[in-house]
Amino acid sequence: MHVTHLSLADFRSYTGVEVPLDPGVTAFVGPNGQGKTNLVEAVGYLATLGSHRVSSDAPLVRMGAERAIVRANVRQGERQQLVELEINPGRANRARINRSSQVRPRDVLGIVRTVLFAPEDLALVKGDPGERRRFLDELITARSPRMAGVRSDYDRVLKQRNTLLKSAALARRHGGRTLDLSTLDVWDQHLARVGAELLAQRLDLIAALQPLADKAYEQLAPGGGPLALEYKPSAPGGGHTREEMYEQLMTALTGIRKQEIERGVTLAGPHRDDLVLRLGRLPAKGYASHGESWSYALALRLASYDLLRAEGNEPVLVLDDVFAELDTRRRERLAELVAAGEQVLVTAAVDDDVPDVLAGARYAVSEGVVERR
Ligand SMILES: Nc1ncnc2c1ncn2[C@@H]1O[C@H](COP(=O)(O)OP(=O)(O)OP(=O)(O)O)[C@@H](O)[C@H]1O
Repeated sequence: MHVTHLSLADFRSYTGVEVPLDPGVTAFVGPNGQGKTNLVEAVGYLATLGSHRVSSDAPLVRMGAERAIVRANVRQGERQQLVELEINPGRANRARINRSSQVRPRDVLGIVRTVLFAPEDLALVKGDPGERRRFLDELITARSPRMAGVRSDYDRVLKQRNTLLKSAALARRHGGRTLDLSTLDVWDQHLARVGAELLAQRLDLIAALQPLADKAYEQLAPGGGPLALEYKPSAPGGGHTREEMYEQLMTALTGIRKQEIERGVTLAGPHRDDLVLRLGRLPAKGYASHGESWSYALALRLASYDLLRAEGNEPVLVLDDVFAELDTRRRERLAELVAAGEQVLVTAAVDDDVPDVLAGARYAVSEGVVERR
């Protein structure tokens, strides 16, 4: 798929901007702070309902405005769709597909798909487990948009179960009403049921991603691997089927119930799991050099790109400010690997940062004006 037109209103620094886009490579070039990343961040928002830079929506709305609108015309083969998201911080966001407002924001997922490389990706390797869980879950949703529903069900069940545990913890401390354990049993079952589905999808994704990530790392840093992706569940058990994973989660929840009631929080489930990234025999986090960590993060993104393409879900590839971070060899390799993508959006401070093999359309971005050269 590719985006044929991007339109922003009150998004980040833009009061209003219209950007027609072609398939192939488009580079947005301009000095720092002019609004290049803001453009590709908006495309990413349509794909994930989140920003790769901030965890809340408020900074996405232009200072002084109430809401932002991101709109894109999208072409998938012969099919054209118009998607629109209205970002209302503190209130519910709204969506429209082909001008119909009878849709929820999450119904938009799957229309625009992106794989986005950005300097923030280093956190995939060096950051907290939450970064890696988000990486997995966004990719799961790009592979199968119905997983957006499973993720939001899981978040809802977790929140309700935590509320129950918190009030139990408070009551315990202050000698109030004790918890009705049968209520907690019901929430355990909900959490384990939805959690098993999420876990199964994550494990399936990791199995598919592993050989692709290893291959990508070898292309970026020959002889530097091998690389291994190892899922570390908070509820161990090695289950293979959904039913086994459900039992595994139920057993863990039963085993830690006392602790959970003491602490007032859910201590096992996919929200507490991690993905351990190994380079050779060592975990990358804490051991890999800066350059190795960068190559690892790039390899994960390239593997995501290859996987979505192989499954017939060609995404828009976004390379936000990445070339300036790479040495010449890795810069050329990366450019060669992605040059044939259906649509590649690049941001760079100067023309020289865009490798020659990525020749294509160029836009100059300056003080919020986006002008084709
Ligand atoms: N909510 C907002 N309201 C108004 N302006 C904003 C908002 N969010 C960000 N900006 C402005 O947008 C600009 C940053 O834009 P952007 O991140 O796209 O820059 P860039 O061109 O990619 O720069 P760099 O090359 O440094 O990455 C900053 O000047 C910032 O002040």
